[in-house]
Amino acid sequence: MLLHFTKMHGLGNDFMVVDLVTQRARFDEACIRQLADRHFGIGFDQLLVVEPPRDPDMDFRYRIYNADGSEVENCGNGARCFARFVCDQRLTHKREIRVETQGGQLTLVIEDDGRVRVNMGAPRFAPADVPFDATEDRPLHDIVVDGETLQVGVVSMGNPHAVLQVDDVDNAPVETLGPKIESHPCFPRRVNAGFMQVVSRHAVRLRVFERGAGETLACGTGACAAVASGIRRGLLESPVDVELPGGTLTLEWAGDGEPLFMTGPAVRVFDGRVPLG
Ligand SMILES: N[C@H](CCC[C@H](N)C(=O)O)C(=O)O
Repeated sequence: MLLHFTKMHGLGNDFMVVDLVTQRARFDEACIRQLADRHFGIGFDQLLVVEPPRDPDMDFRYRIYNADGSEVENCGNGARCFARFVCDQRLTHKREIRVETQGGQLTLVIEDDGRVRVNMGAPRFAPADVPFDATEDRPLHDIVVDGETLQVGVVSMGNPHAVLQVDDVDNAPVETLGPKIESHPCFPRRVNAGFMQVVSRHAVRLRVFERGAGETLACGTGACAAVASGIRRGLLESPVDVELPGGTLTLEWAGDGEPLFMTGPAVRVFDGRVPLG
């Protein structure tokens, strides 16, 4: 069968988006890895699969798979691209869209300027919610990597994040330290590793070595985790501009227990068809 798909990106974090409302297909881990391959496949950081909702109060369900084939709970840049996709495909006429993901429920608003504003829900810090092997919630936790003790902010945006503050993201050891944090034994489901440089109380620079995808040009949930950790540590004040290699997101958070809002672009690159099965 030929599967129709759309290639999209959010600040260079790129996606293959598939509508399984009007199509039928099944993806196993090996198939996703092959499709994700940037030489032998289509190439993407994540696969986004749009399905009818299971909860009647939701408009859609969307499932997220990393390039390594692992299914994950949330994807901030993907949520914006999902909203643009269902609107462009005429799967909905709404401009406020409620969607269920493995990590919870999101509300997305397509703004007049084409950007998408996402209610990402409330960041969570309890180790059990991340999950992270620790007994209590702290602004910073120690983890030991190659004999060196690192202090990281640990945050769940539905998916797990470790945020390491650095002096200069351009010189941060993302390629070498990123994978070691990603697979650190303290994170039983692995973790996304963020490297955050504080520029001012309302601006940070960020690079993210993503769980299951490696370093990406942008990570929406990573930006949320970095800002939540920074505000909690008294380093930042809402709103915060997060400059990622692929561009800038604006985030707003009123503090513990409150939802975090992310606003940014979503871009269609091309439509395609791929033989499957
Ligand atoms: N790699 C992430 C999923 C994609 C998140 C990222 N692309 C975003 O925009 O939030 C994880 O394994 O939790």
